[in-house]
Amino acid sequence: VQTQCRWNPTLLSLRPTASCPLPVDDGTPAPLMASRGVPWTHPPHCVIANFAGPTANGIAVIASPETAADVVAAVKDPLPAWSSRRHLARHGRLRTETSDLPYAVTPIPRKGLGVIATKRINQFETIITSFPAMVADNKFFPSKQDHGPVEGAQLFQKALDQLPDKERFLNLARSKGEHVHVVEDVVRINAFGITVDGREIKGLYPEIARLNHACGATAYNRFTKKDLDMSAIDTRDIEPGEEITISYIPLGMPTAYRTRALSKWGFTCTRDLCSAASETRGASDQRRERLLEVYYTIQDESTSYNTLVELTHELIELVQVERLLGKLGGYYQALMQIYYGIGDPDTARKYGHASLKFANIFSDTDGGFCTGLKRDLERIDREVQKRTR
Ligand SMILES: C[S@@+](CC[C@H](N)C(=O)[O-])C[C@H]1O[C@@H](n2cnc3c(N)ncnc32)[C@H](O)[C@@H]1O
Repeated sequence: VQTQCRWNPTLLSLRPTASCPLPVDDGTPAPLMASRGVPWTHPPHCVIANFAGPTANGIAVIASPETAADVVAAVKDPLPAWSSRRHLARHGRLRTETSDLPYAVTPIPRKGLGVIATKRINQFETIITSFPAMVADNKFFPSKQDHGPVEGAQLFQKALDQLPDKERFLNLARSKGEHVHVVEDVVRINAFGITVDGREIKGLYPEIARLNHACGATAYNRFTKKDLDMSAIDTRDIEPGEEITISYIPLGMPTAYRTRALSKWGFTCTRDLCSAASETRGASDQRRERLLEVYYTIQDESTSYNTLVELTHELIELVQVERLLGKLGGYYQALMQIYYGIGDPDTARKYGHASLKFANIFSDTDGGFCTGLKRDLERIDREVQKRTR
């Protein structure tokens, strides 16, 4: 659509500090600009997209002009990931041939559809990379009434109508009860919360949306802001025939919390941990409650050094026994900061590098967490080197 659009996407990259492009038409009186769709340089302009290209699935954005500008910054031309899916494939993050896929979408008893491995998948492999079909700002949901005179339902319907393949969207899972607007229902059941430039929005990733939940999930989902993609990363080796699952809720929580949090989707988890004998589940709950307690205690400034060392080891052991690999990067980073704070840069460095190893697998490598971690680690590395000279 580049030739048909009147806005200039290169303006976005010329302003790295602005979260959205500023109007170029400085002569336009402010009130008029506001009514014409600031921060865009021109009023909305309908174009006929060329759906034959590699981004044929399209993306519908339901957002304020500012959020839309942030999202467009991620999908603007020329963006290698969107304009050439081979780019991602080369980086091992996207398979282009259907025959390459190591999984199949298939009916799973009592769960609707789900994703089954058709080949062996190694630990830490990227299984699926998906781009959003729809991105929606929370405040425009039809069931929320705080979006002013514009009807959220109309916006959601319009967004759906503009997608080239509505069925791909409408075939996704729905809630069982009576529910609001159909588009809102599909988004609520299938979308992930994502953060783009500090804004909390929902992103719907049709391929990832076929993954069912398990409290002891086989995969972890990673959002990459730069390309707006979502990937499922394998946390352990998976054999052909095994179901690939992710966790819909924060990792590491005890049973009672998990049951409450999952009620939003209208099912109770019956997998692995949740179907285990009550003693096994009870022991796991105790470890998870202890994990939360230890995590808060080590961050308490009044904790003594000796207690800290003991608790640190206990924390890592608990995370490993509970197989919460997707959280290891965050825990190791907390330990790095704690040890640095108490004047032990050698230990801080050790945990910092352990954190980076997991962050490179499970986190957005250009995101705030990895960037901050690398910066802290460089400082600690320099300090350790200076001391050893
Ligand atoms: C994001 S969709 C997952 C894919 C869905 N099964 C499908 O057919 O497209 C979420 C819905 O799948 C079902 N689901 C996911 N995990 C489940 C589980 N562990 N047990 C039962 N149902 C599950 C629930 O109906 C849930 O609302």
